[in-house]
Amino acid sequence: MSSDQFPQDEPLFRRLAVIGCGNIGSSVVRAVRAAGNGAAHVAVFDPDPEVRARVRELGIADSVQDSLAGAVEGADCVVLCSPVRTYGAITREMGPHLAEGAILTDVGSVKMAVVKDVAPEVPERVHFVPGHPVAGTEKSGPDAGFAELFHGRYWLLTPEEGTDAGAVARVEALWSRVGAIVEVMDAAYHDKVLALTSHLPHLIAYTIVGTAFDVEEQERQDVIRFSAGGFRDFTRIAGSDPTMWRDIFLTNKDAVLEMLQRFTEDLTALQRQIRYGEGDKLFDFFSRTRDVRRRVVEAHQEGTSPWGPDANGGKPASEGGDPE
Ligand SMILES: NC(=O)c1ccc[n+]([C@@H]2O[C@H](COP(=O)([O-])OP(=O)(O)OC[C@H]3O[C@@H](n4cnc5c(N)ncnc54)[C@H](O)[C@@H]3O)[C@@H](O)[C@H]2O)c1
Ligand SMILES: O=C(O)C(=O)C[C@]1(C(=O)O)C=C[C@@H](O)C=C1
Repeated sequence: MSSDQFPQDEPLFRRLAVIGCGNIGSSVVRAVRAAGNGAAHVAVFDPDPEVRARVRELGIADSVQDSLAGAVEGADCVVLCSPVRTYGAITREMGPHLAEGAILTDVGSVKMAVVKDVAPEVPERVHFVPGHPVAGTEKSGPDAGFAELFHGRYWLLTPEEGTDAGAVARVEALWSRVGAIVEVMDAAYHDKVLALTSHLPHLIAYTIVGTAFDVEEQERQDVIRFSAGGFRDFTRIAGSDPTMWRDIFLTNKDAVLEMLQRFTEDLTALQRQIRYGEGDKLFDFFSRTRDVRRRVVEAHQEGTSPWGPDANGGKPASEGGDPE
């Protein structure tokens, strides 16, 4: 948990550069500016000219730069907010332009692969503090972001051993100023937990919606027409950004495949119970999952997790996580 020991009436950074200004990048920009004491100047770069034009139109940043170098020049903090497989190349390109003592952080949903790609590209004079806000939506682009996205949500940091403690403290302070609950953890552990709580559920949603899409034309139309709550909820998740999720599955491959193996075994067990009419076993299993649901809902109300470290992303009821 973060303890922000920096003066509250001063911005933590002189210039914060946000690289990639879609859903999460624009939420970071909005949240830092709304906080007032995060950064004196928030500069944005996105390689997509339409995104840059839209960010200018929205007026959410202090400046929108037409080049990566222009955005990071003079920045004392840089936040990578693009799809995770772009981070290595971005860091290589901007490396020579980064200031002495600058802090580089990111919002990527996977941490081991990001560390592997980025760390070798980070100049000696720069501190790298990998991070991940466990908050988001299925939407993309600068219009999708909002300043309150991180309120009460976990922001996980996974610095390597030996990372400058002052740099980690500054990143912790920044994200607590936008309302997040900051925790430091091991990158491999992060990837394992998130594989189960975020990546596997997305894969299952993609599969269910994909299966429905592959049925006969008439049935497909009826699936959409009569889509009941369960299916509709899955379509929200399966409507998530294809680039972002392709990158997550390709970069968190080992942890996702491990969790998928466990899931497949559990699914096969359920399949057998249905086939052989083992109602008691089905009932016991569903009772246990119902109990997990109850504990997750309680955890939201109390701000704690049923499993210790927040296993459900701390999603508040108000943000569509839990209808109760
Ligand atoms: N959406 C979520 O729920 C969520 C939550 C937490 C973390 N994340 C992470 O945040 C990152 C961004 O996700 P998003 O939902 O904002 O996606 P998004 O598609 O809304 O935005 C991504 C932006 O990155 C830009 N971009 C692409 N290639 C780039 C490059 N080489 N250099 C700079 N910018 C580039 C795109 O033009 C786009 O504007 C991903 O790494 C994702 O894993 C997403
Ligand atoms: O709520 C959603 O739509 C999300 O998918 C957000 C979600 C998640 O799985 O909880 C997705 C990916 C992130 O890395 C963090 C948060």
